[in-house]
Amino acid sequence: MPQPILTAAAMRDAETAAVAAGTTYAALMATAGKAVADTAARFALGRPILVLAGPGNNGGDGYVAASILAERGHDVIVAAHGDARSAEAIAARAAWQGQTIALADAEPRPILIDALFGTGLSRPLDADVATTLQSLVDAAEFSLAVDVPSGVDTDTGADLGAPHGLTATLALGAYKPAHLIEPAAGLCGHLFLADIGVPARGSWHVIARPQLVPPPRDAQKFTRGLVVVVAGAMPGAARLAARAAIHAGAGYVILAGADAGQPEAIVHKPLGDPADLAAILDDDRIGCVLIGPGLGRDDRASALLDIAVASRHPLVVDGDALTLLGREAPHRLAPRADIAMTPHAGEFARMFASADGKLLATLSAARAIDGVVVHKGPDTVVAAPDGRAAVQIERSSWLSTAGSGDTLAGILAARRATGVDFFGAAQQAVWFHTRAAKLAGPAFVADQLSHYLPAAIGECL
Ligand SMILES: NC(=O)C1=CN([C@@H]2O[C@H](COP(=O)(O)OP(=O)(O)OC[C@H]3O[C@@H](n4cnc5c(N)ncnc54)[C@H](O)[C@@H]3O)[C@@H](O)[C@H]2O)[C@@H](O)CC1
Ligand SMILES: [K+]
Repeated sequence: MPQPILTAAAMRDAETAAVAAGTTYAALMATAGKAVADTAARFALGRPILVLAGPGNNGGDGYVAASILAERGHDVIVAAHGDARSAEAIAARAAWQGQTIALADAEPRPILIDALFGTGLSRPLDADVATTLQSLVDAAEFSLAVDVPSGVDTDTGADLGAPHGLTATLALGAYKPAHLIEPAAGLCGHLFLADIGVPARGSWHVIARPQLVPPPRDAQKFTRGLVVVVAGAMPGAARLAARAAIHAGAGYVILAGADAGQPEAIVHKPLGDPADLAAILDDDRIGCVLIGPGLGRDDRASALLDIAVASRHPLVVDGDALTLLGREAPHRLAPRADIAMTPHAGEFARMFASADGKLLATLSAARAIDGVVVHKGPDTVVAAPDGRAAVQIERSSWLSTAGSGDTLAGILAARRATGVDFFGAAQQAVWFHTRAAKLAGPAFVADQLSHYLPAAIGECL
């Protein structure tokens, strides 16, 4: 099972269910605090520890961790902020027998545990708290956030005054959107996940390594998946997409409107009049059509888009086609079923509102087009119209290079053509894309990415 992603409210519900099933909040906090202590101890190597403990249960976890670390012989001071409020946090604070100072009086120590605020943060950090926290993080040699960095919005990933430069974050019980969605994800540092004995389930999860099987014994090129990539004003982008498609497991790739060059296996079909596309698409063997990379934004491009949308095949809409659709996307795509789109942030903003953070905005876009939306970025979100979502956890910042998106669109078309539904195909595509980037090494050119796709696929068989 892929790791679930829970909102703050869903995590509270999961905890409530665990308590109803027989555990107690105090036991959960004891488990969470021990996980924090174990992680901090791994990196402390005997150096003095400062625990910042806030007023809520996040602070409670901090007090529990402080007590465990002190019992194990570590030199620990707690800097408290606000009075403990919940019964468990009050008990955890009362059980702490070491030195407690006010946050404002805290001096830097090499090991810092940030347990000021967790999923209960309800407004931006006060400026003085944010400044103190940042200076303590800056001065520490190792800093660990408990559950989430203090000062991020758990559900949207917005930065509400969190420190920059934390070494690590220990997610408790389950990942939250803030661990995966920018800018909060970038503030977490290394991400660890602690099992605190709370069964977590939901319709959102992180993108996991795909599990594939080789083509069946009786496979032939058309049953493996026939992809048609539509080229336009800048055929290089469509070439990249077609090459990605044929390296990502499609059995047959047609590039309509441009010569692919290499590899020769890609079949070139000329497109004189846009109506030629309708003739090419009149083929029941087609498993997926991709339109958009380098399509252009003129009347011819718009006519090609209309023909692709009117076709009966699964359709990936990317690049210029998204800009052509703009705010009309839900309306123009309304006649379609079986569709996916792959916008980057700019294209997304031209089509949809972006309130409520990337995850919720992408889910609402998926509902609006009744299709799968792959909202690209370092924190790629894949959303389905039925409310399922999957978020990228593996990263490669080298993917920020020209042609990278065209490659992703080609991989997606290939995976859909192999028979996987768009929600699954999109997760596979995002995983293969990042994995190929890692295999390609630093500073690759997008043209090279495709060559690493077979190896990435090989890791999933
Ligand atoms: N609920 C549970 O059973 C468990 C919760 N756990 C921990 O509990 C955390 C959530 O605890 P809470 O819901 O108590 O929330 P927090 O510990 O995040 O803190 C909420 C408290 O801070 C106050 N507050 C919110 N924003 C503030 C701001 N900007 N400035 C000043 N005060 C502010 C709130 O009024 C509230 O009193 C999790 O992140 C996790 O660390 C763990 O102990 C595991 C068990
Ligand atoms: K925290």
